[in-house]
Amino acid sequence: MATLFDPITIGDLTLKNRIVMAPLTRARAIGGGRVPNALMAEYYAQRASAGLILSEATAVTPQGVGYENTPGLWSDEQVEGWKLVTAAVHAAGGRIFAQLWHVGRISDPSFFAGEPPVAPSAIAAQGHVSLLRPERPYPVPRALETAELAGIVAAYKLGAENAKKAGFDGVEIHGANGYLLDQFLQDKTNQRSDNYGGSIENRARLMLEVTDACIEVWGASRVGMHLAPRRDAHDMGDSNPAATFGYVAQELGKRKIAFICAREAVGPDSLGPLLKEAFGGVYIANEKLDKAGAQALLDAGKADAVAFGKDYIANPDLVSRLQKDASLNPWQPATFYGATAEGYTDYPALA
Ligand SMILES: C=C(C(=O)O)c1ccccc1
Repeated sequence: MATLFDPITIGDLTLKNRIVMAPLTRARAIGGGRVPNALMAEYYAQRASAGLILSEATAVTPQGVGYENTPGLWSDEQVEGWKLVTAAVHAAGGRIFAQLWHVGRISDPSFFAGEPPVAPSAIAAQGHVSLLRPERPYPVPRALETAELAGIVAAYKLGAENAKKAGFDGVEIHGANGYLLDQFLQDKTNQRSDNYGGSIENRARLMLEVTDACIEVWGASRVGMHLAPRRDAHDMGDSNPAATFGYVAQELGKRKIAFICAREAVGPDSLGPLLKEAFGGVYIANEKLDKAGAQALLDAGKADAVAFGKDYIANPDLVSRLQKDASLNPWQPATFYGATAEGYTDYPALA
């Protein structure tokens, strides 16, 4: 039975262990232009002992931005910034995929000169844009025209091409957590009447067109997908999640992409096993797990690798600590999102 510390082949890559650094928004691409910097390179390199790093969510177009100081991957300057990160991670022996992102309706007109954000339908999310102060409710988004969707796919393709130029080892498509592709997928947020709305096949169309575009750039073995079948973020919902997410997993399995990563592996009504079986490929569980819980998922065949989030924020040497059953640094929420090294690159490694 594989342990967390055993290698695993994902696509055409053999990863040194099954411990993945989950995508973690940290809002340190400061200074305007959403360009990664040397501090970010240091942060990621500190965590290069992970079998695979999934980068923080990174917008593929200015239209896909929803938070201050989160990075982009649409400009040459951003590519140059990400080269610092990938070079540092590779020099430290790590592997890193870029998570390609478009927030859709989870944004604010202040990012678009007063214009509303875009979405599949003009349905506002309940709640407010996190990290923006003063807090203000999500606006009613503008429903994208059918003719605009090819441009969305092209933006993801450019992001995938720029990720390759920047030295990443692959891309993960952010299809989760109530962002644009998830908004198209689930019927609470997608009430379109064109061939991107209505049936499950139609609602999954944009996600799969983006997947195909990324496969054109990278080959299927370097493309992953992040999914959120639990529907617990940003006011999401679907009338038949098992059918909806089962269809997506099956289609991704037909494409033989490298992995699916999802927060859906534990709990009595978890869709994780259904997803994993329908997909047939490597399934990375992204849960609030400790070492025992993560190993138990591997032992039960419910996951092939496990992604750690907040524990990776606070423990750059998480792999070593888990291996030694050493204590973990507690995380400091007050510095999760900020501009400085405090709570970012200053968490101590084991002596
Ligand atoms: C990209 C995010 C996600 O996937 O939830 C995110 C964005 C802002 C804060 C926390 C998380």
